[in-house]
Parts: sequence; C-alpha cells; structure tokens
Amino acid sequence: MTALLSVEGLQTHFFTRDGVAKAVDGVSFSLERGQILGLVGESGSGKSVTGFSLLGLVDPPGRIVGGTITFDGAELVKGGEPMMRNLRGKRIAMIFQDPMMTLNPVLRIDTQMVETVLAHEKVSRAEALKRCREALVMVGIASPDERLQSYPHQFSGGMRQRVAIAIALLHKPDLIIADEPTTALDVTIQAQILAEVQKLCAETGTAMIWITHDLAIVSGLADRLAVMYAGRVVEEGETARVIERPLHPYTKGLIESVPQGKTRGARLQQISGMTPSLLNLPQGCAFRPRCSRADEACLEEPALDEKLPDRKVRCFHPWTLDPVADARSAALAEKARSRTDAIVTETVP
Ligand SMILES: Nc1ncnc2c1ncn2[C@@H]1O[C@H](COP(=O)(O)OP(=O)(O)OP(=O)(O)O)[C@@H](O)[C@H]1O
Repeated sequence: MTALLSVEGLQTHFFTRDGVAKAVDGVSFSLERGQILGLVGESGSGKSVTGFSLLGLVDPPGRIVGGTITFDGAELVKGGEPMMRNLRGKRIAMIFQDPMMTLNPVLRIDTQMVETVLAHEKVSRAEALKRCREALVMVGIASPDERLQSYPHQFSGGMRQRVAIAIALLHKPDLIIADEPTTALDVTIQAQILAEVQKLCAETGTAMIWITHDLAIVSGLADRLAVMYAGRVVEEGETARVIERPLHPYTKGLIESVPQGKTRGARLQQISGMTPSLLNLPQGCAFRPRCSRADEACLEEPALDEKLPDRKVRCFHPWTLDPVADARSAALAEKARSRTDAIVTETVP
C-alpha cells in the first residue's frame, strides 16, 4: 500500500543568535490511511516542531532546511507555502493542547463551526450546520443542538477539547496532527477522548499523528510509534512490537519509567542524565552520555537502519539479543494488543 504520508530525512533548524538549534534533524517515518502514529519523546526532542513542519507552520528563526514530506503523492517541501496553505485545515488538520488555540472565546460554537465549513466549501448554511451537528456527535457529544448554541466558556476543559476535535473533523481531513491534546485533562476524560479518536480513525479512515511525552497514552492508542530524541527519530515500528521488545536503549528507558499496575509502589527506573542542549550536542550519538551500552563506536553518528523487519533503529548497540521483555514492557504491550477491545462507547450528554 502506498503511504498517505512519507517523511524522509526532514530537517527543521532554528537560526538563533546563540547558534543553530537543529530541532528536527533527519526525521523519517511513514503513515497509511486510518493509521495512528504516536510521536513520543521527552520535552524538547522536536515533536511539536515536526508537527508544525508538516503543516508549514514553522516561523522564523526556524525553517525547513532539508528532507521531503510526501503527502498523498505531492511533495510538500518543494511545493512550499502555496501547497501547504491549500492542505491546511482541510486535508491536514491540527489539534493543540489548548483548545482555545482553535476556539474563539467571544463567538458561539455554531457561528465558529459554520464559518469554518463555509470558508472552504460552497454549501448552504443549513448544510453546514448539519455537518457541524454530525461532527459533534462523532466526538461523543450527544446533545449537539444545545452545545452549538453555547460559548466556549460554558464548557468544561474536556468538552472544549471535544469541540476542537470536532472542528478538526469538519472537512473530513485525511490526516490530523494532535499535539498533546489530552495532557491537561483528567484521566477518565482523557480515556474517553482517546477511545473516541481511535474509533473515529477506524471508521473514517483519517490518519493521525499523536504527539506526546507520555508513552502510556500512545501504547493504548497508536498503531505505530516513532520515538524521538534530540531532533531525531531513534526507533520506529509497530507499537506492540516496539514496547514488547524495545531495541534502542532510550526507548527501553522510556518504557521502564512508565508506572504499571503490577509494579505500582516499586521504584521506577529513570533515565539518568539530562537531555542535551540542541546548541551543544555530544559528538556522535546524542544519547551516548546517558547510555549504559555506549562505547567508542558511538562517537560516530548511527544511521536509522532496519534492524528487524519493519523496525528501524538508530543505534550501534541495540537490545536485539534481549529475549525477555520486562514486566513493564509486557504489560504495556498487552495494552497495545488489546486496545481495540478497550474502546469506550459511552457518549457525553
Ligand atoms: N521559536 C523557536 N526559536 C528557537 N528555537 C526553537 C523554537 N521553537 C523550538 N525551538 C527549538 O526546538 C526544540 C524542540 O522543540 P519542540 O517544541 O518541538 O519540542 P517537543 O519535543 O515538542 O517538547 P515539548 O513537549 O516540551 O513541547 C526546542 O527545545 C528548541 O531548542
């Protein structure tokens, strides 16, 4: 199958007074229709800049300096702003951590949703309103007419985020880029929204990139994972397989720092050391100073290679020979495998 989105060697750099911050430096992954990709990594690893690059929303002092973004056969880096403007909001939509980045506080929901439809499509106001109602129902809002007549401040945080997701869905996009959209919500609401998003992607064929620092969230949501460290993808593959048998020491460290039921109360493993400054990266592998497996070979920069079928890893010493996944890996992998069973069908009144 041809990928809906294929990102190859993407580089987005920020030209600051203090030097060049290579926020995204050789990021590659691909995504098929209806698939969910979890883009994970610690703060500052370049996840959001990757998302903004795909939408052509990187402002100076940043710019894309290399690589290709192929979306449904069109190469967006070469196509530049005119091509990206055409796709933005319509075929590629974005959901932010703060729903108020999408919502206008002084307009009723029906006004802003209807205007969004009419801005891109020649349909009647009645048809636009019907579409808005349908989009709200899709995100689990059971009384759309009532909600449409409300202002954003009359909603809870979870409800506002649902509305922002509904707005992203209005043009039936092929791809949604979601940047930590549930981080500020409580766990129950988060779980409901994740389940609805999963159902939506399966039903509509919309693909999604879910950006998060929280591996536990994407382990139950994403089909595929791309793990980022210091501007690079260090591991990419099918979620259950990556979690069951992480190959990159950084991925393994992330998994070991996720609290799990069985190990609750036990001391969590933290990845020692700090993420490096992008202005002063260590020589060779950027993870080297924090890595227990590093040696002099790691003074060279490893490439992102296919070390197992359908599994790319950027490491000279991956954990290929580690046969037994630890308890945390096994539990998370189980969650990833059973994720479709866990879909919450409950709707919100
Ligand atoms: N406007 C900017 N000017 C200069 N550097 C920037 C700018 N925006 C981002 N960067 C650089 O890019 C790096 C990666 O930022 P990004 O927001 O993508 O990280 P992230 O992985 O999404 O982390 P977080 O979860 O904290 O948002 C930053 O640490 C910073 O060095």
